[in-house]
Amino acid sequence: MTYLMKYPIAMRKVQEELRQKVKDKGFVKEEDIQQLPYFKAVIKEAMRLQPAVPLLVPRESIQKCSLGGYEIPAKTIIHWGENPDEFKPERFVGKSVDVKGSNFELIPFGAGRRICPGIHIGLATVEIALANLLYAFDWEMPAEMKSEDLDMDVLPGLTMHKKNALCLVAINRV
Ligand code: HEM
Repeated sequence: MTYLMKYPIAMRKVQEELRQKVKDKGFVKEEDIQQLPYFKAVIKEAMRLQPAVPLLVPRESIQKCSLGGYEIPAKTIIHWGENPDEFKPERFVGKSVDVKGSNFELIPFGAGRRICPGIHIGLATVEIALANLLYAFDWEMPAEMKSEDLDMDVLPGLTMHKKNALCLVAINRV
């Protein structure tokens, strides 16, 4: 949600897609989510930039090395992709990359025999909650808040938490 507030074009696109597909049904259901390629891409892009479990991705280089002609210092966190720090869901649209452990560039649930066993319930919960918030409400920052006040700071821990809560004004649309 924080990224969508920071990138209003992505917010507009994802809400348009949701409202066009779900129409006036009043609630986004799990089966609707499969018909929402841009929304799916938003989830992947958020998981690429801010994985919920910090130890796996992003990775940190353990020693100085050279990669594709670039010198990478030790202890550098690496985000991949074109304009890697930018929130750009389009990078996943029309691509077969998913989060289920077979595409190693995106493994927010891990991969292999220790892959998260809660992957399906975890993903469905995040998707249903976010989809309904975006479908049913428009979101604005409180009057005194500016775009540059939005921050991505996280608190370290077993899972990542936002350091500063995101407080927004919800405007009902259904
Ligand atoms: C969006 C939500 C979630 C994310 C991003 C997530 C992510 C992860 C990651 C990255 C791992 C480490 C995998 C590895 O070591 O390769 C993991 C492990 C695990 N997760 Fe999740 N998880 C989520 C939700 C859940 C839920 C809802 C449950 C339980 C209902 C769950 C249960 C577990 C368990 C038991 C492990 C340890 C598996 C093992 O070490 O064999 N997770 N999760």
